[in-house]
Amino acid sequence: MGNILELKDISKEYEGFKLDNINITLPSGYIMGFIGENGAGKSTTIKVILDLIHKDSGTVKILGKDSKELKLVKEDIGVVMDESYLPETLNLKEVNLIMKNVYKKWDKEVFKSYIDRFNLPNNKTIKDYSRGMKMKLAISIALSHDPKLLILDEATSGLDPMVRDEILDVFLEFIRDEQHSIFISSHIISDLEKVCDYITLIHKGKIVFTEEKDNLLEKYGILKCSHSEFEKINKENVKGVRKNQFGVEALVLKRKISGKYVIDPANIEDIMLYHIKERVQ
Ligand SMILES: Nc1ncnc2c1ncn2[C@@H]1O[C@H](COP(=O)(O)OP(=O)(O)OP(=O)(O)O)[C@@H](O)[C@H]1O
Repeated sequence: MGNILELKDISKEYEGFKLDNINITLPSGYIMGFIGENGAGKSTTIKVILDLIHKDSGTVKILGKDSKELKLVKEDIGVVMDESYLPETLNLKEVNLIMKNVYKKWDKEVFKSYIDRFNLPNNKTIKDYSRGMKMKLAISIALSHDPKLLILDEATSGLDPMVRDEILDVFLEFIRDEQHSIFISSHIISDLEKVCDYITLIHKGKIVFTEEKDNLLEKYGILKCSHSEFEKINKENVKGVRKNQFGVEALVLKRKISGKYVIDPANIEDIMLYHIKERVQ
């Protein structure tokens, strides 16, 4: 099994912000969630991957090809960004005609099947679509030219839970044959927790962790104890702390904590928040 996406030592500097030595590897057949606070560097990383902005250093490989050869794999990448890039005056028939000329492997039957599945109206132009419909259209287009890798930047934000669930199902079907992969950034961490195999956290332009989701869930827990009990804990096993007048809650490496402590399961959102909080302190 090869890697579909490899980022090695990527750096990119803007005034007041640096994407700092980013290393990410996504094997074929998996979904990676890319998480981090506003301004952490998610979109900048995605733009570097897609060669939409110039990087200062490092290499990006998609299906084994670097940015100089990106043209060779362009057809193999489906992209969905937050903003729609389609002219608003188009209807679905016109979208199909345009995409037929853009992508060699454009499959109008597959496109039609997604349009039907998502109930997108044929008789309206895109400007009369709701936000959810526009996003479903963008995803339908991205999936209708037989891509190997789907890259989504905040593609499900602003959509209701039913629509998001429908889209998550489509993602899971897409990767089922183990030949397809997805790299997705989102602030809706619970969605990512449902479908992702790997989670990468970026904070202030640096990767905090890039790891299998199940490892993260297995490794961390939330310890709840009194201030005096907390004093006895080895702080090497503590990744973030919240203290108040009643006691302490901390993200801990749960297997390393011995003694009679209450340790609740941590979800990916907890793990992200505690990691970032510790770095802010
Ligand atoms: N063209 C640009 N020129 C200067 N600074 C930029 C440019 N594009 C992005 N930045 C800066 O880079 C930083 C990272 O922005 P980026 O859009 O990558 O964050 P993000 O993690 O995608 O955030 P969000 O979750 O809010 O979308 C921010 O400080 C932003 O102001």
